[in-house]
Amino acid sequence: MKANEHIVLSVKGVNKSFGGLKALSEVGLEVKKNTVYGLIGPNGAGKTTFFNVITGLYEPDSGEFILNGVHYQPTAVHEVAKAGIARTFQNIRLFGHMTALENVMVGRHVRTKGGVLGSIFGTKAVREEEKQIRERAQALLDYVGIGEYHDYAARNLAYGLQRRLEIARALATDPKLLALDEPAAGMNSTEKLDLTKLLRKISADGVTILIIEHDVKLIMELCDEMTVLDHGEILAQGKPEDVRKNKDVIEAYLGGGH
Ligand SMILES: Nc1ncnc2c1ncn2[C@@H]1O[C@H](COP(=O)(O)OP(=O)(O)OP(=O)(O)O)[C@@H](O)[C@H]1O
Repeated sequence: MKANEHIVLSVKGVNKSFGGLKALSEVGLEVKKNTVYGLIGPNGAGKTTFFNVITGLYEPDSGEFILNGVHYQPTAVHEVAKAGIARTFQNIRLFGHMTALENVMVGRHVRTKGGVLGSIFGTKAVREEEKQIRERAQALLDYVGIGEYHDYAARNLAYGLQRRLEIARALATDPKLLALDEPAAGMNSTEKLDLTKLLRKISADGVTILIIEHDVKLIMELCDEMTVLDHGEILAQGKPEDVRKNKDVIEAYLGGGH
């Protein structure tokens, strides 16, 4: 195996039921380093449930989870963040009244050492750490292309910029894997194209991406590999050019005419 085919995330045999409803049935996937991996499927297919399971929001009935070769138990959101997965949500979850810069600084605190006493007494070490966090947050805003808006309240940013801010905040935790739940929702085609470029840059720079998206065209163009879910089961898996030709996907999901 080539070095760049190193597996960042390996998930096997995930089952999750809600009462009598089987939301995920034996779902698994492998995401290679420096790639973008897509997860698509019709409404209710189980995409968000899968994200919620791998990021510690929902407890699975079964499943095996390996991040960078190390088993992890997705039992709590902060543990998953520490293990190295950051995520964004379908509905934007920024601190609306805080500035763009402050939103990213909050994301960064998952990696800091200062501690509560340090914050209270404002020790020199803590002040130095705050300065570094601020500089790093600004660098991340610049990286996602919204550096000039650092002092805007998050809620006053245009929608597409808020999506970028969410990504900057997630990157602040130095994740190995960035999990994005419909980051292009509500974007126009120019914004989608810009987002695609940003996501390619992020993955090339070493943060592997797993993305849920409804826009099939965007996923087909952006992703190196993908999984199609339907009714909680894997309908197809592989490279977009192969998935595109898959008979089950064409019939059950994309529609015969496409
Ligand atoms: N907390 C929950 N309690 C009960 N049922 C749930 C819960 N979360 C999800 N479900 C159900 O599990 C199934 C999969 O839902 P999920 O939200 O994962 O689908 P999805 O593919 O993300 O859909 P969408 O594209 O609409 O976001 C659906 O039938 C949904 O109603």
